[in-house]
Amino acid sequence: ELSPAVNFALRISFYCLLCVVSSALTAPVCLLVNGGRTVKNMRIIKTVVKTFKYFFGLRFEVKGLENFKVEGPAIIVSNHQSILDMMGLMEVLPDDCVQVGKKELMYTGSVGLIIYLGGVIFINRKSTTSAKMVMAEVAKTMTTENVKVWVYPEGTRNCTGDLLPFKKGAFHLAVQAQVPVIPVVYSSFTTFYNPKKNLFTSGKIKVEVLPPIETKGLTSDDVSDLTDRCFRTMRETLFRLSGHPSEAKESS
Ligand SMILES: CCCCCCCC/C=C\CCCCCCCC(=O)SCCNC(=O)CCNC(=O)[C@H](O)C(C)(C)COP(=O)(O)OP(=O)(O)OC[C@H]1O[C@@H](n2cnc3c(N)ncnc32)[C@H](O)[C@@H]1OP(=O)(O)O
Ligand SMILES: CCCCCCCCCCCCCC(=O)OC[C@@H](O)COP(=O)(O)O
Repeated sequence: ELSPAVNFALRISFYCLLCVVSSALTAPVCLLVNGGRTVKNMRIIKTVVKTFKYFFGLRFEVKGLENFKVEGPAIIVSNHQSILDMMGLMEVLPDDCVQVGKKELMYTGSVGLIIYLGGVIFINRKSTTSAKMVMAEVAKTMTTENVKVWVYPEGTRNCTGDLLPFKKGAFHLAVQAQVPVIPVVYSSFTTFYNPKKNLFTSGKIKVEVLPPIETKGLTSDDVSDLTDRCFRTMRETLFRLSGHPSEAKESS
């Protein structure tokens, strides 16, 4: 019998190794098929990553996929719990959707390469000014290139079973481009994954894609309200999906 700490370390190491090896194998395929950095590579990446769940006994129960079917671009916002989220992301990711990620991800070897090839937009979280400039650029190109953008508005991983306060970048982006915000909520991982308790077992993750929130006619003055509204809806959904109905009641 392995100690829980060793067992946890082995499972996480295996996950990272799986990511590194699959990225190294998938990168040449992306280059051969699509020739370079493009969101089209995400279709290939998605196909590979969607097999990972079987190695860890994870199951996804997805609802509301029809809410992704909006004409044209949109901002998708979701909660961010762990590096494991990448599997949940690929499980539901619509076509032609790029993600916003921290620039440090570029320096993770083959994983950085695959993320680059997939068209991920890198931001420097330590510099609000440069991050805002990148996001403003994205607001322009998402309309011309007709892509959706996936942002984790908490801005960092958070495995507490609750949401961190939202950063406003995603909502500024939506208002600037006048495109809808589509919230996606993943149930809490705490019952099967907790690094502090060396817990990483099999488990079920409920995913819900919520109805789009329109931003037509909103201005930068409305960004705070839009952020709050989105936060409250997502928090209620998180508690409901994770089976904490009392907390959901408290926050409403
Ligand atoms: C084949 C096998 C492969 C296996 C391997 C795997 C491959 C997988 C492939 C692909 C998967 C890719 C997965 C990627 C995942 C990445 C996850 C991450 O990295 S998450 C971290 C980074 N993401 C974010 O941080 C986003 C969200 N952040 C923001 O949007 C922030 O708002 C940001 C950075 C722009 C600024 O952050 P602030 O910390 O300064 O905080 P604030 O409160 O939001 O802003 C400060 C002030 O600036 C204004 N502001 C913000 N944005 C503005 C804007 N665009 N225009 C005008 N004002 C703006 C705000 O309103 C606020 O002002 P007032 O307090 O309201 O007065
Ligand atoms: C040197 C090789 C290391 C390779 C490790 C591969 C691990 C797989 C990583 C999958 C990409 C998932 C992206 C992700 O979840 O990034 C974390 C950031 O969102 C938030 O950063 P943070 O919580 O603020 O540190």
